[in-house]
Amino acid sequence: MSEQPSPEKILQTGLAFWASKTLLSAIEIDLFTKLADGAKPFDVIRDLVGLHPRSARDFLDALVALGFLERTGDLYSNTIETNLFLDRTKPSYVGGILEMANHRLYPFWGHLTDALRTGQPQNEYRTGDPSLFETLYADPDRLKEFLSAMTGVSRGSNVAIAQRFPWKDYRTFVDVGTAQGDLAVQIAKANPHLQGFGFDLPQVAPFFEEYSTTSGVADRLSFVPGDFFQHDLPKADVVLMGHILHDWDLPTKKMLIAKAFDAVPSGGALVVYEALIDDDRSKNAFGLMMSLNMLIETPGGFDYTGANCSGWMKEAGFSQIRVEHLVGPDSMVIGIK
Ligand SMILES: C[S@@+](CC[C@H](N)C(=O)[O-])C[C@H]1O[C@@H](n2cnc3c(N)ncnc32)[C@H](O)[C@@H]1O
Repeated sequence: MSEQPSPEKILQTGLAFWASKTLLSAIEIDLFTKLADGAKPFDVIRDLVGLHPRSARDFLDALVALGFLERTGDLYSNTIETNLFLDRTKPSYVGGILEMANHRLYPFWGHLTDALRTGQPQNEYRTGDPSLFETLYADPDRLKEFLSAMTGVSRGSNVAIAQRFPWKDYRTFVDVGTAQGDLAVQIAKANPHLQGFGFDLPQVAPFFEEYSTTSGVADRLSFVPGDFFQHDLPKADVVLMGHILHDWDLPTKKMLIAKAFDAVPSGGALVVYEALIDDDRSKNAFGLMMSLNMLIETPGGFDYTGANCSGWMKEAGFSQIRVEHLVGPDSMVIGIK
């Protein structure tokens, strides 16, 4: 007997923003950080994070029901996951991307329908600001939030690339658009024979340097300031681009791949990674919605399939091109010169 159709999935997805915003607000008021030193009674938490009596019980119990807090009697505590990943004092904190989601993406996505109709970004562009990166880079607090958000979202794939790429065949690498430098740090930690460069806009330098120093690999990593629209990429055996190509239109994507080709020696490699869309464009919902996020955040950016990227890399001269899954929605495309 076939199952009766149910509206459950439709309703759950349609109202998924309730759960999303409940979690984002808990991060915004630092709830998980304040509970990191142990369980606390309801009254203490209410005062600690400044909740109105009308909201407090429903908010905390909603977080219990969603699986982000535990409650025993009147005591609330973090779960193992929220204690590890949402206490901002721990190096394992991944909330940077969620802080950015709360401040930027949540309000911007409210204008998705406008973006779908007009093809126009819905971030600061709406008020006439020239570019995502210029806006971020004008404000050190926003820049820091953005750079650490990138670390949070990229960490799993960075570790996978550090472990799985055949690094023993190479001696140097450059991570283009390195942000805080987590990919470079993970590669350097897992491969003590390598020297690496992080290439990014000059304003990123202090954040990269602080991060590589606290990670204990600063002796093998250096920051190269530059603008990939104006400058060649630093020469290295392997060029990496994580979440770079999806920010830009097709001519820029191809220009960056061509610059990577010029930067590596014969036998050198380009590694591109993102939430690559599956070739059938029907399974990787995260990758497809990431592309909608690029519609909202950039004038020409879009995500793409492994087959798309392989084609552009072949056109630039790379061969032995292969696509490998990393973690979650992410995959990498590797090409050899
Ligand atoms: C989406 S982030 C990706 C960060 C990191 N690769 C990751 O995957 O987590 C894009 C990066 O490209 C850098 N970027 C943007 N425009 C650039 C330019 N013209 N030249 C060099 N880097 C640039 C930004 O500063 C930012 O660090």
